Amino acid sequence: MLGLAATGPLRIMPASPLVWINGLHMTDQRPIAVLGGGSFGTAVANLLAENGHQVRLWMRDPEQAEAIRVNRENPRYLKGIKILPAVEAVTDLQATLEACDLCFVALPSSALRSVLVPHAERLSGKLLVSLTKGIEAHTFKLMSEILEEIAPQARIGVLSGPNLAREIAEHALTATVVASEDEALCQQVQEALHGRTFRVYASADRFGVELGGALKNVYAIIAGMAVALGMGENTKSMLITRALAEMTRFAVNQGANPMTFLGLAGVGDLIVTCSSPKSRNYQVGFALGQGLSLEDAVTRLGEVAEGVNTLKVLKAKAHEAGVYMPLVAGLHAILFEGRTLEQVIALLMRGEPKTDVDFISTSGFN
Ligand SMILES: NC(=O)c1ccc[n+]([C@@H]2O[C@H](COP(=O)([O-])OP(=O)(O)OC[C@H]3O[C@@H](n4cnc5c(N)ncnc54)[C@H](O)[C@@H]3O)[C@@H](O)[C@H]2O)c1
Ligand SMILES: O=P(O)(O)OC[C@H](O)CO
Repeated sequence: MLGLAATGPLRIMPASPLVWINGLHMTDQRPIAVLGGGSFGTAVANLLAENGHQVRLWMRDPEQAEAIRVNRENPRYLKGIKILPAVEAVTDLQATLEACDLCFVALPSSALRSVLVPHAERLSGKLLVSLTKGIEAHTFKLMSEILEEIAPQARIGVLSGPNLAREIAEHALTATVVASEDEALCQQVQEALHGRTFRVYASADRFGVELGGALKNVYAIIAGMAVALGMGENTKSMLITRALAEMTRFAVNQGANPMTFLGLAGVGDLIVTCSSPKSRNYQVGFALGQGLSLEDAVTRLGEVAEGVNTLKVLKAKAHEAGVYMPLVAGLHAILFEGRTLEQVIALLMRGEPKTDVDFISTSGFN
């Protein structure tokens, strides 16, 4: 058990066997859990281990866990990256939750609720930080809202930003945002993850940070398509900028702070995901642009591309809320309404002229 010494803000000193929690001086360090053994969960587990933490990387597949234990590599999701000894691949979720207070959740959005509901009681009092960038179908809930619903007694945060898993694992200099109304949680996550190649900024706007991470995936599909079709630099720039306008307009309608979209979790993540062939959403778009069906594009990828599901729910929500989202409507028309790309492009370009930056009304026009 942990020993106590003083009082003060919640704190973990990285790379040390000593822990300060609420200023209480602990004599032992509890491991940190990462739930989800895909590329992002694995990359984050390694970052924590580099900072001196013991990590339980929970995954559902015993063969995958055994492969990590034996080869110290996650060949399906992060081939070629050495997994540090402090990362223990485990398959017992109950034991993992019992052992850890701080839990990063890196499950696909389609699985998060079903994986965690059976363990709801065990989540009480934990610090739960969602790394998942998706929206639940039917409820339109963000992942941290689902966590809050499942575990009302837990402390909740999200981590989001321009964070390609492979680049993080290869130590490309990277920044991210931890967002929560709980300042002490933000501080603890910063201290756990902040390192030589990884900077963690804090934000109190959980909703805006999380929404940005989910929405940008849709536009990355469009950007990948544009590249496969050989479109020029003007086109790519127009797409990214109008995507930012569109997602911000939606966010404002939903009550988010538009300023958050100017930060790492907004425009930062939009830029990386819309410009990098390493993004899975971009890859799906690229395959579509090459003429593959959606089903074939997703199968060829073999990994999570959250943008496909987000597109479906976002189109419906934008319609319901009366928010003008022509790029979302256009992609939806191509993927689910049998429109051709040419038809949609013609419609988008011939649409009535608009004012720039309309979502914050600074154009000077009424
Ligand atoms: N990969 C990245 O660069 C990156 C960066 C930031 C955020 N994210 C987000 O992290 C989340 C996870 O993405 P990823 O890239 O790690 O995915 P991935 O495709 O690399 O791996 C998905 C993982 O989820 C597991 N999984 C699927 N269904 C499951 C279930 N029902 N129960 C338990 N495990 C299940 C798979 O076995 C696999 O280990 C996504 O929401 C993604 O948007 C990913
Ligand atoms: O590979 P993607 O498209 O899921 O994007 C990964 C991250 O969200 C980029 O920040």
